[in-house]
Amino acid sequence: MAHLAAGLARRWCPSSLQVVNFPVVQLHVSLRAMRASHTEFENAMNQVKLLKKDPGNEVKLKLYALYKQATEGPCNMPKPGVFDLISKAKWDAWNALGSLPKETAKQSYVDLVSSLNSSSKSSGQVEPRADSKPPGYETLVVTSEDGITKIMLNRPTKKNAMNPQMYHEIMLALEAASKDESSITVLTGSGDYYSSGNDLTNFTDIPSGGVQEKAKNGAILLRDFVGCFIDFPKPLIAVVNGPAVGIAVTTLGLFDAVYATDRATFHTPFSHLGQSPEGCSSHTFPRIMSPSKATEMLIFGKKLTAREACAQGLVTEVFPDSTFQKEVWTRLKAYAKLPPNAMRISKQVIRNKEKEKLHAINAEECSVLQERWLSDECMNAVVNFLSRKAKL
Ligand SMILES: CCCC/C=C/CC(=O)SCCNC(=O)CCNC(=O)[C@H](O)C(C)(C)COP(=O)(O)OP(=O)(O)OC[C@H]1O[C@@H](n2cnc3c(N)ncnc32)[C@H](O)[C@@H]1OP(=O)(O)O
Repeated sequence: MAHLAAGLARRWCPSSLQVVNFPVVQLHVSLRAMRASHTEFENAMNQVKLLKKDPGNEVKLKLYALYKQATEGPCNMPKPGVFDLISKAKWDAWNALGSLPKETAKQSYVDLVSSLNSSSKSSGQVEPRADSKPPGYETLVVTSEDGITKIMLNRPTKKNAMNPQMYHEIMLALEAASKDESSITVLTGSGDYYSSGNDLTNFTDIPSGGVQEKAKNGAILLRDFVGCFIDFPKPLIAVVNGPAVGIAVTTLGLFDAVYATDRATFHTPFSHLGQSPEGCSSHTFPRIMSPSKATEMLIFGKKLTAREACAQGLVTEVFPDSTFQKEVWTRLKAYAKLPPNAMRISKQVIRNKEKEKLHAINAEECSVLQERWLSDECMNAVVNFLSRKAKL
């Protein structure tokens, strides 16, 4: 392993940032948006070179892989021979990122470097041990045991509202889960909520490009995020431990099973918020529950109880809250013992025929939402929410 470390030390950090010639773009604002993330990425590259101590092989491989994914996209190198350990380790790390979008890889690279920097600052300049585990997620708790990878949303004080970091981390966690040893993947929440959906403070930090750039970046993020659920290859189960709002509800239509406590409720107040359906719900909800039931949820914002959501087909089964966790995890552990390839291939047979259509629907929903986010109806709704406590 020592020569692997030496080899990585020599070659893990790309010697220079490849000059990426952005195509001439018509929209000035989108060029600035790309430069903004490009600048952050460049800064992160420089920060890595300034790290006082080697962050450890696993972190270096992660940085290498994210750098390659961000600059070149999915792994395009031929697989090295088994005896070329260094190249093979790097190839494996890059290849493990699969089809992770360049923008997501770029953001994840920036987040990882900033966490390396903050961990060295917050620990009073105590550098991470050479063999320390790579930094985990900040908004999730991800565990893997009994053949199940569990991704738990972990912002309970904010009802597990999804901020940009959580969106990125969920995408990273799903990408990792799609390639790990587990046979099924579970998404659930910590605390009393599954998730209250999009973090409405996301609308407050306006970049230099203004609200148009904000809306454009949000649409890109949403499209990548929902795309990860469309493409996820293993059985994906939602364990809805409490109320769910907005995108936390609509993406349930892309899961393979949804188990809910009888405390859970399902609310998509899109019209109230001046917004419109996402998560492919404009297609999946009419198909799952009938057009009129979908209208009641997506247009009129009717909140469903768990039993109503089950009756309408959005939830697979409802359990008494007192026995929910025990019953659901007993069942999931039994499912996880089934032959993983058969489960994965069966999911493909069931889901593949709709994939392209779902990606097209996702793109259309994101394009409509990008405009909705610029509307007075949306701005007013967000301001009302954020100022509601001031009125109390
Ligand atoms: C880029 C991708 C965009 C994808 C777009 C998706 C569309 C959607 O997801 S639309 C749905 C957006 N979500 C909401 O509208 C829910 C807003 N939250 C609420 O209505 C309430 O918080 C609640 C009904 C979920 C809970 O009410 P409760 O009185 O029990 O608790 P609170 O005191 O309100 O909440 C505790 C704490 O958490 C903060 N918080 C909760 N949800 C959100 C949220 N979605 N965004 C931001 N902050 C949220 C709340 O402000 C409180 O914070 P403080 O303790 O600091 O006041």
